[in-house]
Amino acid sequence: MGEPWQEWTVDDAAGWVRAPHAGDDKYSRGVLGMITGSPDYPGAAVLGVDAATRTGVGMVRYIGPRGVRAAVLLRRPETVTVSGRVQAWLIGSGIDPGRRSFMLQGDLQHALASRVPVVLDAGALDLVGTHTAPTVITPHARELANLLVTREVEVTVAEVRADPGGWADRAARELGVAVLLKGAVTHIADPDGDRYTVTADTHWLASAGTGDVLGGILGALVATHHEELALNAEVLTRLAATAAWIHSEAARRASAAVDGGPVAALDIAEAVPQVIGGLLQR
Ligand SMILES: NC(=O)C1=CN([C@@H]2O[C@H](COP(=O)(O)OP(=O)(O)OC[C@H]3O[C@@H](n4cnc5c(N)ncnc54)[C@H](O)[C@@H]3O)[C@@H](O)[C@H]2O)[C@@H](O)CC1
Ligand SMILES: Nc1ncnc2c1ncn2[C@@H]1O[C@H](COP(=O)(O)OP(=O)(O)O)[C@@H](O)[C@H]1O
Repeated sequence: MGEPWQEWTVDDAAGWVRAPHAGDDKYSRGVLGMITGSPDYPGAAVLGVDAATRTGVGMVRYIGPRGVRAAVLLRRPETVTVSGRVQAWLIGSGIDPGRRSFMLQGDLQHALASRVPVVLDAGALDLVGTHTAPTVITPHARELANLLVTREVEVTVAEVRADPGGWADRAARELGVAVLLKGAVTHIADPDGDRYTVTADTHWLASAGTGDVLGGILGALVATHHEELALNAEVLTRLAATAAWIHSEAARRASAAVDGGPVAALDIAEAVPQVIGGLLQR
């Protein structure tokens, strides 16, 4: 039996954000490599890069098709678009798993061979188990059901929705990775039985692209904690819970700023620095 589900709190999250110190440089703070977006979904790359940058990473290296690179650079000119050393990868948001180009497949192989921690989202979820690096996957209910079916676990989307905690837990054990199952309540589980929930403060979050923003926040947290992760891969679960908490709080603040009105994915990314600032002050 695993631990009972624990709701991740502001105090929990505060322990997992770090400010740079005098001895830091952009490399020591963490470099996040991102293989996201595609000609069909360039926005997913823009949203993820924007969110990662605003979470406070040393550098984002974006690897992707020329047109998507241009869109990313228009929004975030500080992004580096040449290959090089990275300390964590975020892979898959805005990628269609059925339409991976030869070049993309090469980039994926290179990334997964590097053994640094990996966040697998959306169109890269099928790659779970093809590498040995510490991994967290970030599916929604349909993606988790699909993934489990390909691993010969019979389950429907309705069943995952009816028992998200049970299925997040089962998936973590079956797949041997940390699982962040998205929803109004996000469930985070790992194979060792750690289990956390983050209950969203606003349901305006249920809109296109907010998951891509979450991926960017999580990727940045993983990159900035690369040293701790090298010593203890279990930290990944707590970083995932922290990312979900920051995401929920950023959405709450963005909505509060418009009197409880709607928020779009980019509004959430824009609210992230204030959330991080608040956590650092605790
Ligand atoms: N601006 C952009 O470029 C955006 C790109 N996106 C990317 O678009 C790709 C496809 O993502 P989608 O998940 O929308 O599409 P999918 O093709 O995975 O899912 C579409 C189907 O899944 C169902 N579904 C979607 N979310 C579900 C949930 N939470 N629970 C149960 N069923 C659900 C829908 O009813 C629909 O029938 C991903 O790579 C994603 O990263 C999206 O994030 C939207 C924004
Ligand atoms: N009803 C809801 N209330 C609050 N948050 C939700 C709700 N539905 C989804 N979310 C959150 O919104 C985000 C949606 O992500 P995802 O399904 O990947 O969408 P997309 O692919 O469009 O980015 C997740 O963080 C999820 O936890």
